[in-house]
Amino acid sequence: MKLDALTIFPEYLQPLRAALLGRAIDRGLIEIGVHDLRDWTYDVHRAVDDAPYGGGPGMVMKPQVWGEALDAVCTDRSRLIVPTPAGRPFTQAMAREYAEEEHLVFACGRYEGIDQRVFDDAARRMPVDEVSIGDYVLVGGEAAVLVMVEAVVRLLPGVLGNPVSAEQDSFSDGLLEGPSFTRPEVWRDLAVPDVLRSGNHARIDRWRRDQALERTFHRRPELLDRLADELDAHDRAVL
Ligand SMILES: N#Cc1c(-c2ccc3ccn(Cc4ccc(CN5CCOCC5)cc4)c3c2)n[nH]c1N
Repeated sequence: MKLDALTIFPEYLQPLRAALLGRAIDRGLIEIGVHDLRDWTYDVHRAVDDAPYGGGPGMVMKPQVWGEALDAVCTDRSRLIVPTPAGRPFTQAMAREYAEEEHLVFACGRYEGIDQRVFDDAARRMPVDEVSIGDYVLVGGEAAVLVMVEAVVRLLPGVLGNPVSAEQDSFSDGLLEGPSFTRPEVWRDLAVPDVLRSGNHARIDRWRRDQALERTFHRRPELLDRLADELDAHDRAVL
């Protein structure tokens, strides 16, 4: 998979070359290109923004610069992903969908966002997704790109040391992850639950699902609504 990101702060995306992602690059599993949007400016000030039509706070990113940058980076095999507070919520299902793509291009906006015509024009040639990573307001799209790239790349074959964990992701079965424990058996008078040391894997699996159900009920009850018809009698008794 090839991933490209366009930004006015390329240094912000250097973490894409660290740790797990860096090892995936070194092993040839992915290619990551980070491009400075100002490389497609031609004025002395290298301007990328201008005042919004219709008034309003802040500045909007100019369509000409973005248009030329996307023309240079995108191909007919690209999918354009645009982080924005006004986007569709980014989910594990979208991460799995993106992991099947050949070429992902991320457009990192700043200021109050990017002129909408950039996406309308790009949509003439490729899929364009305007996506939000959560209901809070950031200063730009770069942090969202770090989140989405990590969520996508970890799903690619060979990237995770333990591929089963990607399939067993808590969001994959619709529930939150339950608690985890490791040695020592007792720490600051707090003991590991006996069931986890029982060696009875049927009991352990049941206990873990019960913990996941309870945690989901208390922290994300709306996730249970979607699972209603998948819960068995025991699950319902736990809730
Ligand atoms: N993904 C993602 C993001 C982003 C995100 C992503 C990309 C850009 C590019 C610029 N910004 C800053 C910016 C701030 C304020 C505003 C105005 N609106 C905000 C909401 O209330 C109305 C007014 C617009 C843009 C970005 C923010 N924020 N939160 C997410 N989950």
